[in-house]
Amino acid sequence: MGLGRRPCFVVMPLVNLVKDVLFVSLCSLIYRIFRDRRRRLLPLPPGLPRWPILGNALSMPLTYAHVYYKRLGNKLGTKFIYVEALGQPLLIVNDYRVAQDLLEKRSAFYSSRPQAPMTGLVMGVKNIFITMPYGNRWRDHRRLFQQYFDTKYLPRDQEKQLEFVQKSLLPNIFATPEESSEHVANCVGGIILSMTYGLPVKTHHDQLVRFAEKAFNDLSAVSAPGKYLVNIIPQLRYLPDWFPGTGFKKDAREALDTLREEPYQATLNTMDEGVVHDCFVSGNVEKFRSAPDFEHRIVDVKEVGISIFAAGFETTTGVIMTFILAMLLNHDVQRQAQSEIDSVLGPERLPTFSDLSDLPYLSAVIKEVLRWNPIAPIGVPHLTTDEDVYDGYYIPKDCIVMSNIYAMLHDEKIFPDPEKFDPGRFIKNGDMANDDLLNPIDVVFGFGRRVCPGSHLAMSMLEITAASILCLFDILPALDTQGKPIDVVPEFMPASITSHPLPFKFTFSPRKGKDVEGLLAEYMNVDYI
Ligand code: HEM
Repeated sequence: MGLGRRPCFVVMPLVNLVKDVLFVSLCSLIYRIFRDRRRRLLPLPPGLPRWPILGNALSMPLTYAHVYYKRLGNKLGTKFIYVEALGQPLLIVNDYRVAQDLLEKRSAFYSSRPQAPMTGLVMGVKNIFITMPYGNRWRDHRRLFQQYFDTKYLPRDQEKQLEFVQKSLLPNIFATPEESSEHVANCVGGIILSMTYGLPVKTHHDQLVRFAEKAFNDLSAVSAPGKYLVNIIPQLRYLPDWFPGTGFKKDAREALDTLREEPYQATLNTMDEGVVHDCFVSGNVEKFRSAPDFEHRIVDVKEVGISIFAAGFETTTGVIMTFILAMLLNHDVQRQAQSEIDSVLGPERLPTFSDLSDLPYLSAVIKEVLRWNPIAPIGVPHLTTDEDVYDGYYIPKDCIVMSNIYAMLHDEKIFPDPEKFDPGRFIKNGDMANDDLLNPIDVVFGFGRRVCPGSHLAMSMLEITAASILCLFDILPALDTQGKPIDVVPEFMPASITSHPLPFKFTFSPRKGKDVEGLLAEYMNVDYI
């Protein structure tokens, strides 16, 4: 009897298992049929007609893409536009609410990054976390950054920022105003390298700042689609370095390797000598010193180290140069900001961070600078890791999503006469804060899980730099050979991820009625910070 029943015990679970498998397979098949039907039935978001294979490749702009897509969105009457280039889908989001809906509320699958062949695959820049695909590696890097630069440590970093502005930027502008763009770069680059590596930075023409600046300028250049054939034919990356015409791989990698290794080693050396200042690298070396996976952790520390310069330098210098340009073109605004600064500080001292909350007009000026020429006008591209449906439209997996920050901040319905520089739009009925208006600070730093983690550092650098410059100097037109002021027409970089002002003529002049030399006396002649 017992023996007779035995096969039943064996067979029944098997039958149940087969039934379960069949049921799951059937469900999955039905799901796929419906999903594929949905895909076929739902339209792609609005866009221009596409050619077979090429898609919209021929009509995609290589310059001022943000302006083109803003106009196209207006023409098509849509807040988001779909284009395709050689099979690669792209979604351009022109509206703040849509960006929030997709990149923030659905951030679980809108948070990866596309990989540019030259920078990502050939040069290994996929290890710079601003360009990394979404995943554990990116998460580790971002955590490392956020733990050291948490907003609760901002006063530590502000101390460094103030030191660089007072000992490097202001005395340099006073001494050689004609080199002011370089002084801005040395100050911002110096702050970032000092926060990261804690090494002494020269107050004037620091070599490491210049090297890093050049390396990352080259990097931006090699990412441009037309610069290297490998960006159009990715297979070229497999050609060995000795193959004629592929020397670019070696040059590009070497600059990056130097930047990853040398300042890191220099910091270790100073730590051994016991003289290192608190910085990202020393803080993390101390933290992981006795960790069993020390070597692995240190690779991440080095890579995050260069990511900080890559992400923070060009953006912050670009906004400061935009501020200078805006002040040059809008003398009344400059005067009003200066008189606010004078009324709070009096003639006898320089601004500090505790003054900033008493300078609401200056705060409106900075918001307008960020709005007028957003430094990353079409954001940093995100990539979808799953398909989606939004507002009745189908959005494919592996679709590049660009947030058109420029279109959001130049929307005529929110910011009338958007090309006009007018800090007054952030002031309501004499009250300095107009909270009803979209705040550019909520837009220019991007969205969702990839939102800029250095925004608090950037804002404090911008505010203290702007207040300090206006406290001591007038920003004036340069004069031509006949002594006439040179007119400046604002122009911005046409084909780059950042929208720097193109070089323009201007000069700084010490303000009348202020003892500028006396105010700077204690900060002059400092060689290193
Ligand atoms: C005014 C100056 C700055 C602007 C306008 C700016 C803007 C941005 C934007 C738009 C993104 C991409 C966000 C997205 O994908 O949606 C970004 C990413 C990033 N920013 Fe900034 N940024 C500035 C300064 C800085 C500074 C000073 C640092 C560091 C000290 C920094 C570190 C980063 C990093 C590490 C990322 C990559 C985040 C990720 O991919 O997870 N940024 N920034």
